[in-house]
Amino acid sequence: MPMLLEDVYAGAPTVKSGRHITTVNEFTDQSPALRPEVLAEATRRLIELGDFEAGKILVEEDKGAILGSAVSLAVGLPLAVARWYTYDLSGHGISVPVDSEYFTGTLYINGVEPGDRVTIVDDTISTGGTLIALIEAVRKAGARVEEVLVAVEKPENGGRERIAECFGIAVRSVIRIAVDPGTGRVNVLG
Ligand SMILES: O=P(O)(O)OC[C@H]1O[C@H](OP(=O)(O)OP(=O)(O)O)[C@H](O)[C@@H]1O
Ligand SMILES: Nc1ncnc2[nH]cnc12
Repeated sequence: MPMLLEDVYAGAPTVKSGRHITTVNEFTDQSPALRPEVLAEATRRLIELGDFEAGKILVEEDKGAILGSAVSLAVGLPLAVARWYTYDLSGHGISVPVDSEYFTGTLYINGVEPGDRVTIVDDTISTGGTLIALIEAVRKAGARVEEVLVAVEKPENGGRERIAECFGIAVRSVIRIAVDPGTGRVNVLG
């Protein structure tokens, strides 16, 4: 079976924004437009990593929500989305600070209730900042994180280690990549 996700990253251009180099690719940026077979493959491979004994999936907008929607449909679990803005409904929503590779700000989660068991899904883990914020938000909501599943991991930025240290959770990832700061090329790691 062809491994489309690896092909997407191996051929992806990169851009420099400030101190960071990021890939611009079909899977996370829809540039070029995301082929359904790429999303289907990423979804299938991510689902193979998970147990899905939780009752709900939580993602962060907007990149994670595309993958999260496909996973939600495939496994038949409801989808909660953390957003970068609040709905300002009194008594609703949990806010947490987030400090990620590219952004610092506040995330707001909705739709996670006390007692929920949650599978967190994201497209990418780099520093782990986004996932740390999501895990903290789930706990703040009185719910429990059962598993954390990501499609793409940038191991050099230590996200997995931070999450293991802070929460004792082992992140599961489909593929691992490194962006070479010299050439700007993406290496898909073995
Ligand atoms: O491990 P981290 O350092 O937190 O990086 C990973 C996060 O970065 C990307 O989101 P981005 O910041 O591009 O935001 P978006 O999904 O809201 O577009 C990606 O979707 C992850 O959520
Ligand atoms: N799409 C992406 N490519 C490379 N690094 C990232 N870090 C967060 N998102 C990323």
